[in-house]
Amino acid sequence: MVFSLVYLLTEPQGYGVSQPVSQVQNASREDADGRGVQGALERREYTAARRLPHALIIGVKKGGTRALLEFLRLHPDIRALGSEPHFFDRHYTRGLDWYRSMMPKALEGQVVMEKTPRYFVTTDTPSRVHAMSRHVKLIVVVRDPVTRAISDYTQIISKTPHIPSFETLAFKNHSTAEVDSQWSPLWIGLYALHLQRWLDWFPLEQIHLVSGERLISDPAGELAKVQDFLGLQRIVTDKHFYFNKTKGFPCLKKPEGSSKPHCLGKTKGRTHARIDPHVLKSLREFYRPHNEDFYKLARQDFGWQ
Ligand SMILES: Nc1ncnc2c1ncn2[C@@H]1O[C@H](COP(=O)(O)OS(=O)(=O)O)[C@@H](OP(=O)(O)O)[C@H]1O
Repeated sequence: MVFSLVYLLTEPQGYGVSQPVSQVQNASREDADGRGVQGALERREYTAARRLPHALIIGVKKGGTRALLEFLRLHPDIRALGSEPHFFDRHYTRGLDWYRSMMPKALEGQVVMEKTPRYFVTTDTPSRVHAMSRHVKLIVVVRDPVTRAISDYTQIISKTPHIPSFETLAFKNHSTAEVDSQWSPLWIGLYALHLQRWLDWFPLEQIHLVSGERLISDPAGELAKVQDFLGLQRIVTDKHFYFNKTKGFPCLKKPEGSSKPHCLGKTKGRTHARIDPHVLKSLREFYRPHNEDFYKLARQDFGWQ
């Protein structure tokens, strides 16, 4: 819908581009109503073009990144790529023109986004993202690393059913309960380690951390903070969500381009593998100091026990 309109735009602002579409739409309406906006605005015609992203959801895997992206897509000032392009971690040699060609078309003033959760944990990604733009806004959805690891394992086992048990993979030595922190589902949860690599390139103010737990218990509250961080009007609000008891998660009343309610697919919100309480206790002890380091770096406490 937005692409067919001629917008009345002011001088560039925000992302070094133009006025957000939502504000411009309001301005156009006021103008049509004859309330004198026209004199204050410069008339220009803009066409949609593919642009490099202004914001990235960089992680974490199984944190709730798909839910966040789908919720943000309701915003008229956001244009988001549906799939994960894996540009900075896998396809970097294809170059920025290839990356740009993957993006949805956007008007000036719209925020272009993509999500690839692996970016958060891949060593070369922060410097590569910085080389693309040192102003890019970064979003990380974090979730209790123990629950995240079980979610990760549940996904792995759904694709490769005959792998060893969670317990076997999580410990180097069962009798001493020595944790194998190199095992990917556990290593991804060492958030302080990964965040520090991003902080070597970007200030904390440019990295917004979303609580994966609150994204489920209060999606509108988390979305309000993300919209503020992106410099957008709070358009996605509690009016957009309902709690689906069968799914056990918040779902959208009316997703983009549809009038029917919509929940995320069955790969989101899987029943987790059952893990022995002693194993959970060992893992919580293992993560405690790492979580404390992460809270210090992030300057906020996520309350994981
Ligand atoms: N609204 C809503 N609906 C469904 N699922 C939700 C929602 N909000 C957050 N989540 C949680 O998202 C978890 C999957 O995270 P990701 O989307 O980041 O996974 S992935 O890395 O892209 O595979 C997924 O993890 P599991 O529950 O372990 O499947 C969910 O807990």
